Amino acid sequence: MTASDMNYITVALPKGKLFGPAAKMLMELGYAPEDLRENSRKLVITNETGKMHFIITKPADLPTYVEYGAADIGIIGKDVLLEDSKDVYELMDLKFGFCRMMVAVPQSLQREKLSDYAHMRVATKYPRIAQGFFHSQGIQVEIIKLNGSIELAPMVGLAEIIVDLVETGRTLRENNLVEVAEIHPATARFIANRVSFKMKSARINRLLGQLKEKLESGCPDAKV
Ligand SMILES: Nc1ncnc2c1ncn2[C@@H]1O[C@H](COP(=O)(O)OP(=O)(O)OP(=O)(O)O)[C@@H](O)[C@H]1O
Ligand SMILES: O=P(O)(O)OC[C@H]1O[C@H](OP(=O)(O)OP(=O)(O)O)[C@H](O)[C@@H]1O
Repeated sequence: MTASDMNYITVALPKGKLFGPAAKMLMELGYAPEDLRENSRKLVITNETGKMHFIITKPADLPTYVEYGAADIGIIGKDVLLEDSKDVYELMDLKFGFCRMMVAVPQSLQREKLSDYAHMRVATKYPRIAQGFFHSQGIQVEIIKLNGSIELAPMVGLAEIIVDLVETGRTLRENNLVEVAEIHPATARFIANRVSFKMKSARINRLLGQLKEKLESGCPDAKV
C-alpha cells in the first residue's frame, strides 16, 4: 500500500484529542469504515468501497507523512503546523479542536509587563513557537523543551514560565497559573500533499466540498 496508488486516497489521522472528532466527521460523510479505531493494532485500515486507506500517527509525525506523500491528506492541529512547518497545502480550517497557545506563569510571579519576564526560563512542548514569540517581543528567555505535563515545571522550579495549549483553562487554574499572553489560536486543519492535490484533485476537492458544506450547514456534529 502506497499513496502513489492512484486508485486510493490515503488519509492520515492523529492519535489523541483530535482523533475522535476527525473520525466522526469522516464517518458521517461515509468515508471512514466502522472499524476505524484509534487504538486498533492494525496500522492501516482500508475502506474498500470508498477506496480509502487510513493511517493513524503521532500528531507531531503526521505532517511528515503528508509532506513525503506517504499520506495524500491529513487532519492536524494548527499548533503542530506552526511548530514544525512542512511543505504541505493547508486547505481548510475544520473548526474543531479549538484551543489557544498561551504564555502562563504562577500567580505569585505575575508581573506588569511581558518584558519583566526577561531572562526567565520557559518550559514548553513547542520550543520554536515559544522562542519565536519571545523573540518577536524582543525578550530574551531560556527555552526548556518538555514532552508533556508542562504545568508541573513552575511548581517544581524547573521554569518560571510555560507556553502551552489552553482549552478550558482548568489545568491552569488547578495549578495556580495565570495566562499572561496569547500567542496563537489553534483548530484542526485539513492538509494535503502537494503532488497528491494535483494528481488526485477530483477526489480531494470533492471531499473538501463535502466538509465545507457540513461546516456551513451549521450541523452541530461538525463542531464536536
Ligand atoms: N486542551 C487541549 N490541549 C492540548 N491540545 C488540544 C486541546 N484541545 C485541542 N487540542 C488539539 O489537540 C492536539 C493534541 O492532541 P493530544 O494532546 O491528544 O496529543 P499530544 O499530547 O500533542 O500528542 P503526544 O501524546 O504524541 O505528545 C493539539 O495539537 C491541538 O491542536
Ligand atoms: O485548558 P484545559 O482544558 O485544561 O486543557 C489544557 C491542557 O490539556 C493539554 O494537556 P494534555 O491533556 O494533552 O496532556 P499533556 O500535558 O501530557 O500534553 C495541555 O497541554 C494542557 O495541559
